[in-house]
Amino acid sequence: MKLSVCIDSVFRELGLEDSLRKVKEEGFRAFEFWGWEKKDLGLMTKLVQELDLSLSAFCVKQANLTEPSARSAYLDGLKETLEVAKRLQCRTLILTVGSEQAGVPREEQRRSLVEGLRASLPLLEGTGVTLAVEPLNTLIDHPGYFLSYSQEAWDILQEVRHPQVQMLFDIYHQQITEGHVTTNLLRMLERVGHIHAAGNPGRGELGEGELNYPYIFRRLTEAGYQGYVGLEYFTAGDPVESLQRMAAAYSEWL
Ligand SMILES: O=C(O)C(=O)CO
Repeated sequence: MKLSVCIDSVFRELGLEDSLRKVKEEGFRAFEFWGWEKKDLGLMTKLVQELDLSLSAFCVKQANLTEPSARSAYLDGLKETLEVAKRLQCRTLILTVGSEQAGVPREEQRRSLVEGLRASLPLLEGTGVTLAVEPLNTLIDHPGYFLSYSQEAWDILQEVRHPQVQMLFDIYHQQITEGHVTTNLLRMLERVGHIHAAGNPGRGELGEGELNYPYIFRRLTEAGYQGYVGLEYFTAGDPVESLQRMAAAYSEWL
């Protein structure tokens, strides 16, 4: 397993260039970010080459897969995002599925989501890019979001059954939603395409709060997880000092 730094959460006040230079200076080899629409992609491409960094993941254009009428907008956004992924040589796209529709049976929304994922397959095939479908917590950060339990995400992925559609297991979100994070994560590992990490409560740096990350990372390593764990946390302090603490505490996984 390898760490990646989410520049949009860790560096809230720093521009793209400074953020990427700090990621490199503090010893990390990979980074990720959220939306691509407002990023300077030319500058990012140049810096990725100059600094020899890997881009581990970024988000598909926001869409609502729970609504059949929104599907073509989702697929158009996916097409555009795949072009960006090719340009930046990124192999994982984070997919948030949208909100629960009031007054529509949950089963219908779930069907729309499964169909939307199936409709993504012709676009994904041959690209080498994996979609990582992300359950989020609805208790604190994302009230009204459709998908929160990892088991439900797993069941949906089992229906889609394609190696390029996987789960993003966010340890912070899943600790809030369901707990048992190590057990669930290891049980679902064969369908986990990306992982996010933050302290809980508070979504601060790793080591703050109740989650024992050295233990979780050791278990992931023993289980042979080869993918990225994105540091997707917020810090009220100096982000560079915070990253230095992360690099020192988890040097084995830089
Ligand atoms: O929006 C969030 O909270 C996320 O975790 C995105 O990856």
